[in-house]
Amino acid sequence: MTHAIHATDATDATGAIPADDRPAVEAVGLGKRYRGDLWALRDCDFAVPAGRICGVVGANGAGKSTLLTLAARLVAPTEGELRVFGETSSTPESRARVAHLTQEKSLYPSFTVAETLRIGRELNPGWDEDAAQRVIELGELRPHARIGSLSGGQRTRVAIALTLGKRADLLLLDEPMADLDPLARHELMGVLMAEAAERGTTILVSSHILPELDGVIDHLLLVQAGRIRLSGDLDEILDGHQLLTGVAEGADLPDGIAVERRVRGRQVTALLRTGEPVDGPWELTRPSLEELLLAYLRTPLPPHPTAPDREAAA
Ligand SMILES: Nc1ncnc2c1ncn2[C@@H]1O[C@H](COP(=O)(O)OP(=O)(O)OP(=O)(O)O)[C@@H](O)[C@H]1O
Repeated sequence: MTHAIHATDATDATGAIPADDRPAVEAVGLGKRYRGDLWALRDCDFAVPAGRICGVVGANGAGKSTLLTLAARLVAPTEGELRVFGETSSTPESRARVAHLTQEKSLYPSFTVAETLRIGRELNPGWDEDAAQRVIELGELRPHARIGSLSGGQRTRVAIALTLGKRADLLLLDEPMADLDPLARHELMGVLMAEAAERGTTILVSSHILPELDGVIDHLLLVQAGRIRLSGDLDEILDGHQLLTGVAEGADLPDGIAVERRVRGRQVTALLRTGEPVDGPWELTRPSLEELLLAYLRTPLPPHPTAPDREAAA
């Protein structure tokens, strides 16, 4: 039941995509296999337009970190391409346009906060001290505190300050908010949204905290079992679904368009993959982002075939 909604790209009169309108990130037949037979990603096609805040959502092991790592050029695709601002490989110039915040948030424990920012300043020609300092000051971190003495959430804040200070055009944020308290998450989500709005920065942010993405992201990639199950403009995806509720008995549910259906007593709830009117005694509403994602996450795709099975089947 693979279903993908793809973003459309702007083209000029000749059909060519002008350089400035190229997607920030575009996957074409993308696949990544680690050692052995495990395909972490396979057959992925999607485009994220520049300037979007794109939520990368999926269960543990779905392939989200792999996707961000490929975009950061830390690993190479096994098959297909992942274009970043139209480039298929990395150069010093293209690397300067991308900042990657990993789940490990690698920082030197013996350095102080101030020393860590100084390294950021020295390594990045376009360094924005104000942006980095703002994040540090909002968390009331002492400049002379050693990284090793900070809490997990405070270290995350330093890593986010480094990421924003780089003034990159593409931010790849892997679970950036996981160990932050609710106030800090809210504040830092606001900082990221302002960054995207003011500078047109493209942000790919993976998260398991679905309510927090609501109102923040305007583009979605749902990764399931190494495949892209949903991709595109968030409003278009939500408009293309309806949440159905009603009494289970005496009426047939529409066939073939239910992503998921759940019956509790006499009450039925289903997520439908259509924005069109549906006949029957049902109440139909637009799903929230969380309702949409939970329904998809509860109906996982089967694991991706391993390479030998797939080749045998071909
Ligand atoms: N360096 C690696 N070597 C071998 N296998 C790997 C490596 N990194 C990831 N994998 C495997 O690839 C698959 C996808 O992993 P990935 O980390 O991309 O998932 P994820 O969606 O980010 O998961 P999580 O939400 O738990 O962080 C998993 O089965 C994982 O075990």
